[in-house]
Amino acid sequence: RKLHANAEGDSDELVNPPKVEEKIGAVPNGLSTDSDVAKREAESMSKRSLRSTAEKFEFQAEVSRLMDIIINSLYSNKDIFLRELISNASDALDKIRFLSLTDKEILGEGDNTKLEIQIKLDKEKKILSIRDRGIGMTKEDLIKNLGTIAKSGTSAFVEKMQTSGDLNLIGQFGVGFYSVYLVADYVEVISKHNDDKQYVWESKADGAFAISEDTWNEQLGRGTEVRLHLREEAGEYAEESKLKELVKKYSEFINFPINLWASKEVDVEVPADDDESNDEEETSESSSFEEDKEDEEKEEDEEGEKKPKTKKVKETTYEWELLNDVKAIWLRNPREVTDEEYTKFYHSLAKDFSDEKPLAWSHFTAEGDVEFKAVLFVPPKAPHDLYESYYNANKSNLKLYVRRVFISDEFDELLPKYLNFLMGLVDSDTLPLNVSREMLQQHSSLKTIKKKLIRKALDMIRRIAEEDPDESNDNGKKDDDESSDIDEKKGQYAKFWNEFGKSIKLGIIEDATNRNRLAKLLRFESTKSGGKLTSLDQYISRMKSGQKDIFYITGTNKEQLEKSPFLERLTKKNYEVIFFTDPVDEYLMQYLMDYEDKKFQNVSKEGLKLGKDSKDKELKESFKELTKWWKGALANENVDDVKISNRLADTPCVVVTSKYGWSANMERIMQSQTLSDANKQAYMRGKRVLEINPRHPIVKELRERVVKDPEDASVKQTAQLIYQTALMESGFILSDPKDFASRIYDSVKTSLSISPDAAVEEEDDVEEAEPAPETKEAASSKADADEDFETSDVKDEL
Ligand SMILES: Nc1ncnc2c1ncn2[C@@H]1O[C@H](COP(=O)(O)OP(=O)(O)OP(=O)(O)O)[C@@H](O)[C@H]1O
Repeated sequence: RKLHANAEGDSDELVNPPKVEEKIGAVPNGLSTDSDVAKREAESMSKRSLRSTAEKFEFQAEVSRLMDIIINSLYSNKDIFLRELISNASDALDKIRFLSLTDKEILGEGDNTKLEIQIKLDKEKKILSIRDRGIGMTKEDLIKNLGTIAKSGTSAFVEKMQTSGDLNLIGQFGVGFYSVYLVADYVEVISKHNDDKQYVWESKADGAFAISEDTWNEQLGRGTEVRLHLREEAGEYAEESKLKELVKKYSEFINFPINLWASKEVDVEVPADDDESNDEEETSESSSFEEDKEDEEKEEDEEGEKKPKTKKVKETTYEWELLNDVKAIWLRNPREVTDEEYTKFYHSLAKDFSDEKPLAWSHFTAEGDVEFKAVLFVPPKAPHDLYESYYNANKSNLKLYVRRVFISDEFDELLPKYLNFLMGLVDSDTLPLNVSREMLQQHSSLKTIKKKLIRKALDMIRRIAEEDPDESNDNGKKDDDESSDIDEKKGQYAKFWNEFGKSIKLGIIEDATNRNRLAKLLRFESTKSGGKLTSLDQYISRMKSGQKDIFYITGTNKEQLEKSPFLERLTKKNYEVIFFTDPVDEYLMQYLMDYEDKKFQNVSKEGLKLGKDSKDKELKESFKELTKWWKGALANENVDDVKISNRLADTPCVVVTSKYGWSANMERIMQSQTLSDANKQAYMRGKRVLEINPRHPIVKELRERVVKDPEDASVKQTAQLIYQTALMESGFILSDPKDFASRIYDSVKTSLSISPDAAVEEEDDVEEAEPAPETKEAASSKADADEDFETSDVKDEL
């Protein structure tokens, strides 16, 4: 938001600037903006006041909070600012290089064509500058990118900071620039974009920033220079050695040369006057005989001609020193790249500078019609926003290069959404270089690349499991010398699963071609997993002989499911049942119909087969009267049938749903969705079947009573109560809890031998519920006064 505008040529792209009082700038207003004045001002900037002639803006509130946190942070690792700036510079260079593929002119000529990063120090003034010849920013870009438009990551990062205090993650939230305020209290960003003039952005992180047309600095040609006026306590960053160390540490995978304007002590020969040269000779005599001898030889060589005497003095000269060797790790032979190099490469790609290693990587070359090299990583942790707007966001983490030129990291076509958690890059020689991004997006090779990437990614994930000793059945039976490697791999798949399991499930839902491969990666707990994760293959290996189906149950948590009546007989008969407790599992199981020729059976739904019971027919016959009667009694309850159950042991009844309708758990999930459609709910709600346990005394007694007198009201009442209890125990939400409660109380009355008609005792001093006619007005005016409470409806009721 623009605060104040008084610069010449004030542009009108910012609509309705509110005229607010000047907030910043110690220098009085009204100075002209000619270059002399600007220059003078620039010189007096050591006073650290923003240029008075600039346009002033307020930071967006979240950005301001973020800056406050950074500037007051006690975080000790302040080094991170440099890697963030270099990373921004590199991004800007990537952008201009990409544009230059289709428009050569864009790079300009001379030095402008050099795609590099330069770092310069002014030790005296404690100014550190990082300059790039990247795309640069227009005035509007500066306003938007550096302060007025908060990115989605801003508030997420502020929140994260409040809990963890770990600033290291700043780059991952897309707000890395602001880390400059860890080391500087005043920052200038000078930028020149091809489409605009050169501008200076400046701020002291006090809630506001200023922008002026740059008429006093050296013209950049194109690109951006970030000038940090270092804080007193950040003096170490005014040391070349420190900067060299940091660039080596953090920026070794930057694909552009990083040059430091480095000082060098050199010996120079200068004419010496006689006295001094004598001194010199004396010292050299005493210090180095060899050197002296050489000098003599030299003089002899030159045929006795006496040269004017000179002396050597140390002088400081400056020259650009290249700090990185631009190496593309993916072009190297995988056998020659060390684990440590892959880890570092991952950290730089992911902007994740924690100590954690990636969970896995895959580096390969694809040959044939479409050639490409790729490196894929499974990060150790899911990013904070992985499943936020999953279906709308364009969030691929794969960088696409064509013949080593960075093209884009927003290429949706390379990986399906469910694999968006992978990091890495693809460099293809087959794709054309000089076409627009849109053309590239339609290139037929992309399909082949995608297919191969998915295969490789799934293989890589499978390997995490294969190498994890916790995953195999013969835990820890390996040689001693392998043990350290094994320790490292231990528990890795569970870690993967906790972070990215949902992605695998989404994959099963979305990717029919790879469904089986993905199903192999599925993990869950079950009645036999002993609190650990288990797989479908392991489940199958434990199946009972003759068992045809894979049994599962869905619900909110394992503890509840373990007690479910649906498991009673299955557990007794030693069948294993999978627990699915994530809401996404309900959707998952609509797509995962079978695995290795085994069908999935939800044990709370119709169709459960556990082998024939010889008494089945007999039981059915002997309970016929009861089931028929009960079906009739439940006619208004959306109950399709009443049947003899084959899944119960200790519970009298359960309510199961039809095979293709929603389970009770799904009904609950749908009801909790605010925007769910009530019509669809009614349509999708599974038909219910009440299943009764013919061996249970309650059911047996009920049969007796029904046979005796099908019209007995108390029997009807009891049957209804049993049904409602069964509904609840089967995971349904009761539509009329009040009705259920009053039935329970009636039954309690009976068991306490209280008369069904016993009334509740009246209170002695109950106030009149309805005010007497004459006090009605007074009552309503009292309600008027009660601000928190009043609504017209309530008033009406009063
Ligand atoms: N050197 C630069 N050249 C051109 N644009 C830049 C430069 N530095 C920053 N920007 C612009 O400012 C924006 C904000 O930078 P910031 O570092 O806060 O976030 P980011 O670069 O998007 O994410 P990250 O922190 O992960 O690098 C960038 O997206 C970019 O548009």
